[in-house]
This record gives sequence, structure tokens and C-alpha cells, in this order.
Amino acid sequence: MPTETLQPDSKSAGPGGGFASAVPLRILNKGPDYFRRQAEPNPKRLSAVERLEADKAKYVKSQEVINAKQEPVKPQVLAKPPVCPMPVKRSGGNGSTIKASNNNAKSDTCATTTKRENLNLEILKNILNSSSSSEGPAKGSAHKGRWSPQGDNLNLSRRLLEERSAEGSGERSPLHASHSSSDIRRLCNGKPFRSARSSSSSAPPLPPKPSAKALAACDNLGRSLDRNTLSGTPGDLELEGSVARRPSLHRSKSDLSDRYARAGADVERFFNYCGLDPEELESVGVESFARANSDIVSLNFRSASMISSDCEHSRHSNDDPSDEDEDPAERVPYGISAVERNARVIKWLYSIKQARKDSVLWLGRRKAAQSEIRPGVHEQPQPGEPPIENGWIPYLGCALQFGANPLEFLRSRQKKFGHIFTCKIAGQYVHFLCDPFSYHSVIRQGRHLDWKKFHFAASVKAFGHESMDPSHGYTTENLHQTFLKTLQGEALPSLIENMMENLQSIMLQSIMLKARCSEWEVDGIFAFCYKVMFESGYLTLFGQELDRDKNVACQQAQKALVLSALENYKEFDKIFPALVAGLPIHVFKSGHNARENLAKSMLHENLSKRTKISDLISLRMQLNDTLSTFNELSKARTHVAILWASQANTLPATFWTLFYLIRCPAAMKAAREEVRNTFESSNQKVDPKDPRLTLTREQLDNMPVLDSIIKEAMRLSSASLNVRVAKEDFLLHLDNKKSYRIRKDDVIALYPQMLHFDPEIYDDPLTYKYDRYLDENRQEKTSFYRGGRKLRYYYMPFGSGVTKCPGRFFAVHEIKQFLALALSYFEIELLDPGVKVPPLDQSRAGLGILQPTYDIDFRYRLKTQ
Ligand code: HEM
Repeated sequence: MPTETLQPDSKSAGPGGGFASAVPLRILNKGPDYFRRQAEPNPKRLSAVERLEADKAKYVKSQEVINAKQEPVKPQVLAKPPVCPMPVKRSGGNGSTIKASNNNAKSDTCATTTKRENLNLEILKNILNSSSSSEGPAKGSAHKGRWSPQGDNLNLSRRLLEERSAEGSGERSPLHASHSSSDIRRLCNGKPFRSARSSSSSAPPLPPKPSAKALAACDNLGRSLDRNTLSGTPGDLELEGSVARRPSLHRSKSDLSDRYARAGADVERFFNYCGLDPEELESVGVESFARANSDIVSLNFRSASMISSDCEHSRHSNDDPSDEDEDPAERVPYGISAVERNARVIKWLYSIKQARKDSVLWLGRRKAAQSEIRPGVHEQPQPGEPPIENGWIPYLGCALQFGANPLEFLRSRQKKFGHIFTCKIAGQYVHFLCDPFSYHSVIRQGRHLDWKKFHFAASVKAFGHESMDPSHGYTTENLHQTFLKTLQGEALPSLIENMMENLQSIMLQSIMLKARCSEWEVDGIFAFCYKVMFESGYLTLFGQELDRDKNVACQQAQKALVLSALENYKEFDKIFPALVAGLPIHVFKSGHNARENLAKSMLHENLSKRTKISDLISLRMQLNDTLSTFNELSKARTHVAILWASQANTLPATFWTLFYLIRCPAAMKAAREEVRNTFESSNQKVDPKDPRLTLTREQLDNMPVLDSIIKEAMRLSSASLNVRVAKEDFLLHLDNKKSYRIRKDDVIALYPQMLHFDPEIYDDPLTYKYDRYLDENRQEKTSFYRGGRKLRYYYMPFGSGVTKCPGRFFAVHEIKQFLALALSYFEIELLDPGVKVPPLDQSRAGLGILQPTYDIDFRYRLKTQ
């Protein structure tokens, strides 16, 4: 297998200081002129709101929209959100969905029980499994003690605030501290270890099953690392084996490894009490839930990364990628057997059913609840309908197999049934369409298919704002138009300009503060990408709080606020899959707090104190204030939704792009050359002491090598699910001239990872080839074929049709900017050149770009010019 080939398992495959806060001290010494140049508002440039006010036609497409859609809401005619939507008609279906329920979570007329049972069980299962399977290292009182939620938090922003008070006393600069590797170290996780091996594969395999021995070793090592962590710098570590030579590995991995640790306790409570709200619980009586305490909950909820191959390589790591008949559940490398796990999930479901039944009897107000979870009925498809796979587990159907490895599951069913088939997944029937030549029939079926229900409902569930669906009566904003007008076209240049400034200053600040700038800095690639991209993206969209001439202490406070936003973002992001799956946020205490903290910082009264806010946020504020009846908190939560959308995919995409790039010398060479040529052709000099590199939109659009590098990394890491709901009964016509009956409320799903890993479309699809998207003239390649026929859809990490990501141009631009700057200013190396590709975190399958299950260490230093 070639060096860059993926492992077979993977076949499944603020408040901101903006420039000011990030400007290194040395740059501060540059004198007033420099800062005046940076700080003075461009007299030619009106504020975003002014421009938008003056130019409404730019963002409102038609007169019809101006008159009809964007009318202020009249509170007296407010419609309530609809009652529970029509359930799927098939027997066994109860309206739950894969990615999000059709139910409007805000619907106060829906029985809460219905909502709770519309769980996305395969996501839920992943959360459980991810948590449960890292049992070893989390065991033991010593560990438990260190796993307190507070202890788990990064203390960086707090420290920055504290250190701010020490300013002037000659203490180490908080700006420097902010980038100290050790800050990003969690105090709890045992550092998984393995000796450096030469890489033979680069695919994102599933996490392997850790052996007891390996887990024990992890635990011990974790303790010794923790001791080191607490007492010294990472560089002080002297451990046997390769870990000792990779001092920051513990730190950087830990940034990821606690993904579900804190969520675990909340989930445990949720299961113990069958997901009932506290008030319901009180009325039913806590004692009646003893039997609902499934042994699922006795599992320790532990870090997702601890189940990764840190401790032991997957026994499947050399599996033949073509072996699709193997039971996917068998492959799941979790700490318990597949059978046991399934039994526990079923037991849990049964417990829910029983508890609900009891509560109906006791309270006499839950008649509907008895029929909510019905045993699976083996249903035959009606004539003209796609073949059905009901699965063998009541209610769950195929949820476990699908959740364990969606790509493998779908491939094997495609082999069995053909281009379209229906699977029962957690009570919901979903039609999977696997023929890329037929994708357009779903993507273009606007008349019959609804995309809004899903998206609006998912957003309400996750972010807790009132419905953004105009038909629900809380707003008349045409959100889609707002996104298009403020993230594309004329809005792009200012986004690009601000992002470049922010990236540059943030990227350089820590290194410029060091006494010797030419020293290597060690960090995790993931941790580095998160810090730099989050802060830059946040400041670019939400602007900055301070004037640029404020002092260093103010900048530090700004920075602390952004880093605090990052912590809250990460905490909330951990529970995002569970929220979309239908779990109520109140069961996740820290995730809930994190979301509310973010929302508070985005209250309009706070945002209005900021400058350089993007058109997107300015316009959204304006429309929230004029066209909606949202309360202030709800408005703020809609901004949290945008923050999440702008970061959740971009951050892991940046990680994968940089990771694969550093690992592939040919890619690195080609990228450096393109970047150098681009700056040279516009007579720009790379000078970290005077960081003023710019890239116009045209320049960014004319970087085919970087484009291909980004695309290839996203092809390998993206796992989005494109979902539509049938508005009515209709016939779906496929490319092979066959037509299938689709019933109203049925869900149709596309899983583009099938395209991305299709060997007939992508030669050797598990292998990273940086130039895959370059043609013979080294320009963007757009012709891809399957069976000799040119494909229209071959690359879909940004979704499709009307739900295609409106931020995609900006996203690619910002990653290119990040790469261009990193390659211009730094020498970059992996600590372990033979490092394997970290497995993808499958618990987020369906939600976009997957994260790695652990971080990879690298080092960087300023280039000597
Ligand atoms: C690599 C980076 C990104 C990827 C892979 C990505 C992917 C996606 C996908 C697949 C969707 C559609 C979700 C669905 O159909 O359910 C989406 C929606 C969205 N994205 Fe992105 N995105 C990225 C970056 C961004 C950025 C940087 C922004 C904003 C600055 C953004 C803003 C949005 C918004 C607002 C939506 C919702 C659109 C709507 O509901 O009309 N995205 N994104």
C-alpha cells in the first residue's frame, strides 16, 4: 500500500481585539503611523449597515420579496409554531429522522414525549459508544478526580485576565502565555501512546478496540504525564518510548479527547430518568425510575479519543477494503461487544417505554405515549416503492449498523438492492439514493421536496431560538437571501480583507513575542488550527470591541474574551450531534451553559459596541430588530447559530488540509511555489516584523494548487448527509428510467461520501493525491467520469442545491489565506514524519467535515528571510 494510502477501515470511511488584540508587542513598537494606518476607518467605506440601508435592493432580490417576505411581523397575527407535523405514514415510523426531526422542537403544542423519542439513535449510540469505550483510562479515583468539569476547562482565558493584572510587573506576557503549548493541555487525560511507526496508510480508519493492557498502560502513562503537566513544561518530559520525544502530544490530543467526557454525566442523568423534564420527573416520582437505570448508564462516559488507535492499532487496519460483507457492527472498536451494546440500547428503549407508560397511568395525561415506540413491523414495499430493509431490531431497524459505519452499510445495501433502497432507522423510513447520475432528481425536485422543515427544526433544537421559518410567524426574514447577499459576491472582498489582517496578526503574535523568534514552537495541528482560525473567523464576522490605540492590557483582555468564546464554542460543539439527534439541551449542563454564555456575548446591546462587524451580522441584527418578534436572547441565539455554521466545518477542514499538506512533500513543494509566485507577482515581501501581506479575491481564485489541496483533504474527511422531505406523494424518476413512488413525509437522503470514495470516480480513492483536482495544465479539473459518463456531481462537501453552503466561497478563501500565510512565514514539520492519519470521529457522521479522534503534533518556526 502506498505511503499515503488510507487504511482499509476508512473505506467507511468576541469580543475581539481584532488586529489590535493580536498585534505582537514588537509591532506595537513600530510607532503611531503604523497603527494609524491600521486603525483609521477608510473614509471611503461606509459602515455595513449604512451600505445595506442605502442599497437594500442588493440583498433583497425582488420587489415581491421586499413587499411580501420582509414585512415586519405583526405580533397580533402571530401564528404559533405548528402542532406536531404529520408523522410518516408507514407503520413503525414516528417521525424521527436521521439528521433532525421534522418536529418543531419549539412547538409548545407537541407532547414533549414525542420530541424526546424522536432521537437520532445512531448518533446517540455513537455518543454512548464513544464515551463508553474509553473506559480504561478513565477508571480509578485518581482520574475521576481530575475529570471534573471545571478542571477540564482550559484556563487560558482566565489566566489571561489574571495575568493582565500583573502587567508591568515583568511577568511573562499573557499574549505569550496564550500560545504556550501547555495551556492547551487538559489535566485529566492519560496520554495514549505508541511508538512512532512508519506510515503505511493515511486513511481515517475507525478507532480500534483498546486492549486491557494497553488501556492500563495508557492510564499509567496518563498519570505520569499529568504529573509532568502539572509541574513543568511539556518539554521537561522524559518518558520512555516515542512519547518522551514528543512532548506536546498529550496536550494537543487532549484538546479533542474530552469530547464527551462532561456530556457523559448529563447523558447519564438523561437515561436514568428516561429523558423526562425535571418538572415531569417530579410529578412522576424519581423512585419509579429505578428500573430505567439501564446498565448503559453504568458505563463510564469517557473521551472519544481514548478509543482511538492511540493505545492499540485496529485489528482491522489491514483489512481488505473490498470486503464489504463483513458485519459492520463487528468492526466497531468499542469496549463492549456489538451484541451487548445493542442489548443495552434496546433495554434503554424499553425502559423509556415502561416509564412513559407508567407516567401515563399515573398522570392520566399521556395516552399518546403508549403508542410512540411501536415494535417494528416487517413491512413490504408497495408496488413501485424502493426495496425496504427493516433491520432486525424492533424500532431501531438498521440504526446500529448504519451508525457504526454509514459508508460501509450503504455500500453493502447498494450492492444488494441497487441505486435506491429504503431503510428503517430509529423508526423512520429513509430512502437512500446512491446513484450519482440520479442525484439531480433529488437536488432539483424543488416542487416535491422540502428542505426547510429539516433545517429550521434542527436549528431550533440546537440553538434554542424561536423558529426562523417565516411560516411559523416569528419573523419574515428571508434568511437564505440574507446569507447569499452577505457571504457572496460583493460581500466577499471585505470579508477577505479583514480575515487576512486577523489571520496574520494572530498567527504571528506568539512567535513574535518570543525572545528568539527562530526557535521551534511545538503544537498540535488541530489545536493550532482551532486557535488561529477560530479567533480570526470570530473577529472577521463579529468585529472587535476596542479601538486600535488602546493599550496592551486591553488587547489582552480582548484576547481573553475571544479565547473564552472558543472554550464555550468547543463545549457546545461537543453536544451538537446529540442536540440535532433530539436530546434536550437541559441534560447537558456544561454544554447548555456554554451556549448561553455565547448567546449573552452576542446580545444586541453587546454586539452594538463592536466595530468592523461583518455585513452578515450587521444585516442579521437589523432584520432581527425590524422583521422579527424574537426576544433579545433569541436574537442572540441566532447569532450563535451563525458562529457555529461558520466554524464547525472550517476548523476541521483546516486541520485536514494542513495535516495532509505537511505529510506530503510534493504537495508542500507545489503549494509553496504557488504561494511564492502569487506574492511575488504582486510585489509583496514577506516580513514578519511588518506583516502586511494581502490577497485579493482574484488572487485567491487563481490558486489552483491550493484549491486542489483543500478539495482533496475535504474529500477524505467530509461526511455530510443531504436530506429532503417529500411534501406530497410523487414519482421519483431515476437516471435509469425507472420511477419510484415516494410518499408524503418520506425522507430522501444523499450521502456524498459514497461519491468521494467511489473507486470508479476517484482512482485509488483512499489515497491522498494533492493534485487530484488539477488537470494536465495544472488548472482546476472539473471533469470526472463514472463508467465513461461525465458526472455533474462528484464533489459535495458543501451540500447541494438550495441547501448548498452559502459560506463556501469564503470558507475556501479563508483556508487558502491560512495556508498562504503559514507557508510564507513559517517552516513547518511533523514531529513524527511517519505519523499515521488519525481516525475520523464517526460520531459526527452526517454533520459535515469530521474531526480527527486525536491531534497530531507538529513544529513551526519563523523562516529566516
Ligand atoms: C469547510 C467549510 C464549510 C463546509 C464544509 C460547510 C458545509 C455546509 C453544508 C454542507 C451546509 C448545508 C447543511 C445542510 O444541508 O443541512 C452548510 C450550511 C451553511 N453554512 Fe457552511 N460550510 C463551511 C463553512 C461555512 C462558513 C465559513 C460559513 C459562514 C461564514 C458558513 C455558513 C453556512 C450557513 C449560514 C449555512 C446554512 C444555510 C441555510 O440554511 O440557508 N459555512 N454549510
